[in-house]
Amino acid sequence: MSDTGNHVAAAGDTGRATHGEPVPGRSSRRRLTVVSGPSGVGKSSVVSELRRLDPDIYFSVSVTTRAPRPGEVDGAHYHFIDRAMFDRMVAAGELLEHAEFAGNCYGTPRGPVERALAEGRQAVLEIELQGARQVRAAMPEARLVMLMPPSWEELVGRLTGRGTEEEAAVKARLAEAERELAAAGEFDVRVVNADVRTAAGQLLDLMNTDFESIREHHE
Ligand SMILES: Nc1ncnc2c1ncn2[C@@H]1O[C@H](COP(=O)(O)OP(=O)(O)OP(=O)(O)O)[C@@H](O)[C@H]1O
Ligand SMILES: Nc1nc2c(ncn2[C@@H]2O[C@H](COP(=O)(O)O)[C@@H](O)[C@H]2O)c(=O)[nH]1
Repeated sequence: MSDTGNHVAAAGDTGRATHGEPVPGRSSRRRLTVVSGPSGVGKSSVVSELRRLDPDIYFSVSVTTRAPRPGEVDGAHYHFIDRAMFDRMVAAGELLEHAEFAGNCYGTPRGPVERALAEGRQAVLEIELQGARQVRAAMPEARLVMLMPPSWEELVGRLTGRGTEEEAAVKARLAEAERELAAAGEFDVRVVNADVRTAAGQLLDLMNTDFESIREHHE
């Protein structure tokens, strides 16, 4: 797997682990945003618009055991790896979080995210619910955003309309979607994706807001 991260420029709140890697401190972890939400809600679409709006943000590239879809590029959309490699990365502590979702494994490579945060950049993870919960436990300062569909019918329409999964996989993803939507209250903020550009703009505004004040406001 290639390393997609940039190299280290130590920040004031950065500690150092035993292997010389930077460890993000509390204030840099506030620059970490998790974008979650049910499969098909439009996370990739919104995140890609966010990338256009602010090219300085670091967008994590996950590892996955899922087969590439037509048009997906290794190292850009995902690092496509086999199960043995995935298990090795988990065992070596190389993943910030990881989960099995609808029959495939996914995880966030730790190093590139930690380096981006240490460099003072905002970082975004586009991940499912179990991973979001792991990030919350490991980095409580991170902001957790759930992207919501305008309605259940619209979600089903988007997922089936995308045409990337067989019927059984769509069913499995919709079963996960019910669980994910039931957990919406665990997130700091919920953003409805009725329109990609509007949702991306709202996400960017949230990322540029002092999040502690939002959290207090919502508690
Ligand atoms: N606001 C929107 N209005 C209409 N269609 C949308 C909107 N946002 C995304 N879509 C469409 O919905 C489908 C699913 O979007 P996308 O692949 O971005 O979802 P996702 O949440 O990243 O899915 P997954 O978690 O399965 O990877 C795509 O065909 C996309 O073009
Ligand atoms: N916990 C994690 N979830 C991830 C990661 N990368 C992607 N995902 C989520 O998995 C599902 C399915 O993705 P798909 O590309 O197969 O449609 C979706 O919710 C993604 O956001 C990750 O590193 N960790």
